[in-house]
Amino acid sequence: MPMLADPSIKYKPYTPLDLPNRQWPSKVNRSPPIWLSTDLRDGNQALANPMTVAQKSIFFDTLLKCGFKEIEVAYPAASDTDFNFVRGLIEQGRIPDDVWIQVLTPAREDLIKRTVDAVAGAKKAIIHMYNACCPTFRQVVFHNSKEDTVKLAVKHTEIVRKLTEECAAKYGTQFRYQYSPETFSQTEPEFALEVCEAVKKAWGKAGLGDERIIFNLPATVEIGPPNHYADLVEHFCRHISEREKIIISLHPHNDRGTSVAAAELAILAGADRVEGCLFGNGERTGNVDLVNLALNLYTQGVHPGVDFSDIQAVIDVVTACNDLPVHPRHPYAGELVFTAFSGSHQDAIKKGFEAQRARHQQDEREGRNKYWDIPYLPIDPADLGCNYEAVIRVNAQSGKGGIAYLVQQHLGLDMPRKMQISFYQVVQDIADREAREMTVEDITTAFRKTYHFGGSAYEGRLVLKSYRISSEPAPGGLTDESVDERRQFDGTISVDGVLRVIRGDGNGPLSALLDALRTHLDIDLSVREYSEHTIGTDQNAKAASYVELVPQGADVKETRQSAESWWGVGVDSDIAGSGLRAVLSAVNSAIGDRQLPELKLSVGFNATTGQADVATAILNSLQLELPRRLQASFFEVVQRAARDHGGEISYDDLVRLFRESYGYYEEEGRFAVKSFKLEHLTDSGRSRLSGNFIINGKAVALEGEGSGPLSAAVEAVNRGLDGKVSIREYAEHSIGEGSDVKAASYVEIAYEGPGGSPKFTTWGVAIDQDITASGLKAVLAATRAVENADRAEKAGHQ
Ligand SMILES: CC(=O)SCCNC(=O)CCNC(=O)[C@H](O)C(C)(C)COP(=O)(O)OP(=O)(O)OC[C@H]1O[C@@H](n2cnc3c(N)ncnc32)[C@H](O)[C@@H]1OP(=O)(O)O
Ligand SMILES: CC(C)C(=O)C(=O)O
Repeated sequence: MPMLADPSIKYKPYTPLDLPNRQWPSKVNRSPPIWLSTDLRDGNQALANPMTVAQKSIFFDTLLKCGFKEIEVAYPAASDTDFNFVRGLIEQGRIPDDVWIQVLTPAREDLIKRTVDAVAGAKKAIIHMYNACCPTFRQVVFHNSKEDTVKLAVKHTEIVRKLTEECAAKYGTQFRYQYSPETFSQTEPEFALEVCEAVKKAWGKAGLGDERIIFNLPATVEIGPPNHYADLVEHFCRHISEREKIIISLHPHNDRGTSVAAAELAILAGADRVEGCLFGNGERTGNVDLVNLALNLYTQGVHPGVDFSDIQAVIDVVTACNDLPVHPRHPYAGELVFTAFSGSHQDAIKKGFEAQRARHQQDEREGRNKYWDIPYLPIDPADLGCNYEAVIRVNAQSGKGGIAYLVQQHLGLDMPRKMQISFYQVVQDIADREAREMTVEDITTAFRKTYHFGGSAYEGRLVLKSYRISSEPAPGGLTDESVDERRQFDGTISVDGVLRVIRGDGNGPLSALLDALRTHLDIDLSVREYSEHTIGTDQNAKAASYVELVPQGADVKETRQSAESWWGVGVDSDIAGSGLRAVLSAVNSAIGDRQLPELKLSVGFNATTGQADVATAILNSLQLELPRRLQASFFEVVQRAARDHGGEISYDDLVRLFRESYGYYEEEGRFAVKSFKLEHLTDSGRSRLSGNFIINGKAVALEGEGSGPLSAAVEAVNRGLDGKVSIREYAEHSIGEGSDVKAASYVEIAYEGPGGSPKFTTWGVAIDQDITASGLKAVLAATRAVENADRAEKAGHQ
């Protein structure tokens, strides 16, 4: 059947009330009403499978936990389940002293009796009686005149009075009486007043405070707009006699979907109390939603007197007991209500959080309230025990702001705007391709993969293993200190799994690295944009750097604007380290799977990059990361050897040459520490070293003093020499990981003969599990050339 072209032939509109000078429209509510939860009665009676006693019990405890002080627990005459549930609460002492339980009964003597019996012995009970008063019910259901309707209410009020007085006398129960002119909002306003006046008179003992009679004015069926309900309530409040002896209660249903508005307006109209259900369960479209009403008040800065700070726990109980879901869009409680999928919402929320953080810091300093003001979020999800995880969710409708927000929340990285745009494209492509929501996991994984960020699983082809940044004055020497220094990058990177020693110069660490990549790997890029921020505070703070690289040739302005670019990110405890990592992150994207120049061992006289290639060969064969000056020194040795062999030297010969040149033998043999003792001399603060060593295959006992173990070893060596050795440079690093870790030490010593013969320097290299032993061994290895020189010098003098 089609909808009617003219529905007025079928449906009658509500009859507006002529209420001159109505007051409620200009009122503002700043205090919570009395709340009554009718979940266990009106909510329960609307369920296909009413709750079991066990479910009602859990629900009851949840209501107590939320802070409800008035709870309609049952329609005891309806079933043994309901009756027994009430008895159980009372007999097991489960009702706190400050809580009123309420029970509903129709205006029938036998059922009233059963109802009063149900609450006998409770501390505090409200007997709630109802009969419908509107014309349709009078005519159709009860076949009653107005007079009969009043009589029915009066007669049964008297019965309630008699039975409750007997019960109070016998069991000490404190009773209150609530009367509902059911279908109030469809009842003639004057007649509703007439029935209630008659009921009040029949009850005969309405007083102040706890003696007040409760007139509950239900919109049993919501038949008009909320302003109409407010008019009816204001009319009732204005005209009922002895207003101070009455609690006016609301009981809105939600047939038109405006029960919350109706309750809010009717509170402005003078009501004191609201009956409803959590999340709006109840007959048909439900009772008014108490959570919604309470949190509406909360967001106006008024504490509602009930607590939903763990709203999920409440949802869990309510959905389990009602066997009904809470709609994902349900105000405050739905799974999606703190979630923005759309780009412009996400952007505004992200900006809102950033601005609020700054505003709150200022408020804190200036002692002001830290007001919540976030676009699209009327309440702080945290106040309901929710986190911000769901605030932004990403699909094909999302924008860069939301994606950047999630990266910021989950990885602590605050991408620069242009990088956000770039990463947005990555996520958008996946979302479009897969036509589904992108989870936080999807996004963070895409981020890690795109930028080779966050651990070995995401490493790119180039990985920074170690580096050193040093500075030296610029050639030509500008005088201004801030500009006259160049930076050198010396580092080890893994290239497709092979370690390479690379080095480069630039006016900063990043350009020095880029220079090294250009020289050694033909990667020719330059920085277009760079930014950084800290992550965390105090000693745990880290630096995050973001870099945009463009092809080196693209340095004319227009070309640079349009050139293809690659973004990278790096995090490190050191700001230079984070920048270098960011460069490599971007470089990894830039090179894709392009072939990189392989390591060539070319050590001829004219090789421009030979020094690093030689160092790379030693690194890959011996795991030794030679200090830069040792690289230079060894390169000279290699060049001499290569010249003697027709300009070429094999890989194996190179390694052999290294061992012989620096006394480096992993196995015990030519240089060894057999035993040593290191004493700290408390008087002088110096160290004394004594021990048995093997130098160049000979057992030697040495003893000496110095500021530390190495200088003590040098002093010990000097005791046997006419000349003098001194340490010029020392470096060390670890090799391996965990319990297999070893120390590698590099010592450069200078020797000066007794007769002022030219000084020469020489290196020693050693490894050991013990860092001190490795340093000592390196000193001994370095002195191997000294003994002969000293002897020759001595002979020359004699
Ligand atoms: C708007 C509301 O939510 S009101 C509360 C509604 N909740 C419930 O009905 C749940 C519990 N109800 C029940 O278990 C049963 O209906 C009972 C036990 C109360 C009564 O059961 P029954 O005696 O079988 O009657 P039934 O369920 O058919 O109820 C209709 C009868 O009650 C009468 N009636 C309806 N409301 C009232 C009332 N408030 N006061 C007195 N009689 C009433 C009807 O006129 C009808 O009477 P009739 O049989 O003489 O025509
Ligand atoms: C008993 C009354 C208050 C009722 O539940 C209603 O009118 O909806």
